[in-house]
Amino acid sequence: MGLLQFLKSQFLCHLIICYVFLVSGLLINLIQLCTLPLWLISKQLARRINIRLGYCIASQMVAVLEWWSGTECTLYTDPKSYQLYGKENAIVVLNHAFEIDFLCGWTFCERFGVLGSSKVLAKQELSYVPVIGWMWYFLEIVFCKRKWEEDRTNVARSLQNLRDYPENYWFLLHCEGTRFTPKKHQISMQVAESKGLPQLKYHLLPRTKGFYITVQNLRGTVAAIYDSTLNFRNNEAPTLLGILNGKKYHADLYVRRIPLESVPEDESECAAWLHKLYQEKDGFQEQYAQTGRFPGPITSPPRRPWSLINWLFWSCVVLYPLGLLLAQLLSSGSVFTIVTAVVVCSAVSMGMRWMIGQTEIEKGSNYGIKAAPENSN
Ligand SMILES: CC/C=C\C/C=C\C/C=C\C/C=C\C/C=C\C/C=C/CCC(=O)SCCNC(=O)CCNC(=O)[C@H](O)C(C)(C)COP(=O)(O)OP(=O)(O)OC[C@H]1O[C@@H](n2cnc3c(N)ncnc32)[C@H](O)[C@@H]1OP(=O)(O)O
Ligand SMILES: CCCCCCCCCCCCCCCCCC(=O)OC[C@@H](O)COP(=O)(O)O
Repeated sequence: MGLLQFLKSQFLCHLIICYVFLVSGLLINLIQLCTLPLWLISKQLARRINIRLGYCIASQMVAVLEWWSGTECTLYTDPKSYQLYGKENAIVVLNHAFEIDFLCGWTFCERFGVLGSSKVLAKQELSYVPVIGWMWYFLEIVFCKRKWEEDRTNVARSLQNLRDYPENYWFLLHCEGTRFTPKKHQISMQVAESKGLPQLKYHLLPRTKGFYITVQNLRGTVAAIYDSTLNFRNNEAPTLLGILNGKKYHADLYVRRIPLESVPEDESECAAWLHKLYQEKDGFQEQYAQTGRFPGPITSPPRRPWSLINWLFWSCVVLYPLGLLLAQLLSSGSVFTIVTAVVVCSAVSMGMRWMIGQTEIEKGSNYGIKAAPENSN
């Protein structure tokens, strides 16, 4: 093990990375809060400022993936579509089987210049997570309770708000609605059977209502669907803790650009279209399992230095006062202050561990485990 790899595995380094993320993130959340009055005066300016503030937070996690762990991300896509990425609004449909799939998504957003403005249909519980969840309020992320009776109006309203968004964005939809587990897969395939739909091997049965409502409300402002299928080399199941420990993974993402006009406007036709899309995605995963690659040419965008520069900037901002404080503490020699500092450090690391836990599949929700309804076809 080299010195660098040894350093990457050290708890102290993880503590520093987490400290920078947490303290700078809370500081940025506070600045976001201060932009509230601006929304009344100039909504578009407030949005543009929040896009940049959001970038300052999200790109720290991207920096850890790209520069600390050195994870590589390869893009399979046709060169004609590649020219349009980042230059138009798009709905991204992505499989949901990995703990860091959101982070790989963010990496591609960063490389195509839409990281600050990227959007997602996220479960409500994530809005309570400090830093990321709080940042999302100001970025107009669409939250759902995964209860259609409540979501149908709230989600539609939030989507309508995005129609005059001032910068290009990608709107991420995990149509499976929850992360893949063998149990959830088994139950969702019972639902598929009861609906007369073909079995999927690598995906849960997609939920069609969120997709339909998104397409319906963003039609005219979004140019295309980016059908995205993600997998990792060597059958790896990457984790955020692995990334923090400096473990290098290799992600492969296959993206097909589908013009939005080709998605049917009628609800049941749209649902059938989505089911067919997932059957195709399943085929791509099967090809990946057999051959270790997706179809089509590879045109990988290089990582950019901005995420690293942003991380270095915020490190200077928050580590300098910490250094001064620690020096003062040690020179004071007061047992009480030193014990208080240790307690605060422990609380911070426990808080960070809880946040990381939000990404762990084994701590995931029970959504999708309920038995299939009798009359579901
Ligand atoms: C060039 C590069 C390209 C791409 C780069 C990639 C990505 C980058 C892009 C953007 C990045 C942006 C941000 C990333 C950052 C962070 C990401 C964070 C992730 C958060 C993600 C989540 O939180 S996922 C969970 C929330 N989201 C969703 O659930 C969306 C999908 N769900 C829906 O659409 C649902 O319909 C709903 C939520 C709107 C409503 O759900 P509800 O359950 O109330 O109702 P449904 O109608 O869906 O359910 C009933 C129907 O489902 C059938 N059923 C019942 N049981 C099951 C079962 N177990 N499995 C499947 N189906 C089931 C039932 O029969 C009903 O069927 P109907 O026919 O009547 O519809
Ligand atoms: C700079 C780097 C610092 C490293 C440490 C930072 C830790 C911060 C962690 C913040 C985590 C924020 C949450 C990100 C989004 C997680 C996305 C996700 O995957 O959600 C799951 C849902 O889709 C479905 O939930 P389930 O029904 O499967 O349950």
